[in-house]
Amino acid sequence: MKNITLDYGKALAFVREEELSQLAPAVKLAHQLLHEKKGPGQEFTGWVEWPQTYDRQEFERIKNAAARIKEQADALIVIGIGGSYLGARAAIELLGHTFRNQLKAEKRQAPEIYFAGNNLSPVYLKHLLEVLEGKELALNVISKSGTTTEPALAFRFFRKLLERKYGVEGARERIYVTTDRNRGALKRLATEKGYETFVIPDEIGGRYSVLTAVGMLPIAAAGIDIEEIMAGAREAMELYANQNLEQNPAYQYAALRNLLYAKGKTLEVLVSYEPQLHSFAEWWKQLYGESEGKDGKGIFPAAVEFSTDLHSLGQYLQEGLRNLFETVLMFEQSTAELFIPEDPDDSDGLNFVSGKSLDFVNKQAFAGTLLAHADGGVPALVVNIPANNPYYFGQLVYFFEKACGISGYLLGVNPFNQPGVEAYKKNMFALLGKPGYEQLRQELLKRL
Ligand SMILES: O=P(O)(O)OC[C@H]1O[C@H](O)[C@H](O)[C@@H](O)[C@@H]1O
Repeated sequence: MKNITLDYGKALAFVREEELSQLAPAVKLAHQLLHEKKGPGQEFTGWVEWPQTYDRQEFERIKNAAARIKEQADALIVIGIGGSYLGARAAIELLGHTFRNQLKAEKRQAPEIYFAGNNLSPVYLKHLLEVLEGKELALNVISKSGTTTEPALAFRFFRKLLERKYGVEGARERIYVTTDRNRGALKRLATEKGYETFVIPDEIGGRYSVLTAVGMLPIAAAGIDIEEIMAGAREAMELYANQNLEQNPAYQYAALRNLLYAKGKTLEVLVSYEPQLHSFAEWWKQLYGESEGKDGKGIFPAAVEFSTDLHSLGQYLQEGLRNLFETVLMFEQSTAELFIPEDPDDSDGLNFVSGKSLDFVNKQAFAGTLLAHADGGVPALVVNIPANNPYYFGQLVYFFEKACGISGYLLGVNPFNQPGVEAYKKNMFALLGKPGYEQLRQELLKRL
């Protein structure tokens, strides 16, 4: 079976092979810190072995719950924010139909899926409630802390809706809770109400949790083969446990981005040529942004979709400030084959590509852009993915997680905490009048 590969040929005008080799000892040290659980944040490194150690019984329960959801519901509402929804959304969008919610139910063979609790917009919630009218519903609420405001608020709305629609008993059968084993308001509520619960392990932080019940339940409910995802992740776990930098593309990626960062490339743009990767990029942004952006350091993770954004941000990428590099996600094979029809009149002047597949044209856009951007002073790392399927999704997730842990250690930060996220929350609570925040409220009101 083929594996994911990393091509950094188009970065070699900016970093030399020797510079990469010189990082090998530092990478080895980072590897040891991570694997021996001796580095900063070591209590949150359970994801490293997870593809092998995950709870098989719970996994079966996830599959059963997913089967029940498919029977119960026309639509599944997935409530969560950050690490508690981005991974599931990434998988469902990448591995499913681009327009899955609009497909006929027989074709989809699984419920429509809607995400909630990832913003505070009343418009979003109102519109979602309108779309759900008349549909049979099930709900998966996901929160590790069990106290995050956005999902907790959304859950209050939807719990009431389900209780109105199905009664308290009926709602209980349609509400699935994924949270901490013991702690948090959500856990308490689930116990009190008797909801079926799934566990987010203590030793796995939100942004590294897609391969736990956090991602697996909604992904399975969407009709995606989660065994295959775990098989891909397991393979990746073996592949990327190799300490040897020359043989480990995940470690090369970690090392190269640190080398580029040291040369002033402080912004990394994740590039894709497949709209299905949109939410994957969102997942990746959280993974790297929260893991590395601290202590006044870190690469800013951004994302673009080509060729769409070549007609907007393309200008900046080609000729703007030279503080960026690109990481391109490329599927070797597209899941759809479409050939460009012949037109005898050639009135649109496109016969030079007739008979060619659209995927071929997309790949020429990729090749052309890669060269143009290299000429424009933008280094590129290319992550080649053999195919778009659950197996390689599992591999890709683990590739980026492993690289992120190593990259954070190379940068000299704790890649497993996110202390900075609390600042806005405190202010918001104070402004909302949450008990315990009275003094801060007074201070803030003076400043507004
Ligand atoms: O799963 P939860 O505890 O609700 O957290 C959801 C998200 O919100 C927080 O503010 C963190 O910054 C994220 O790392 C986390 O993934």
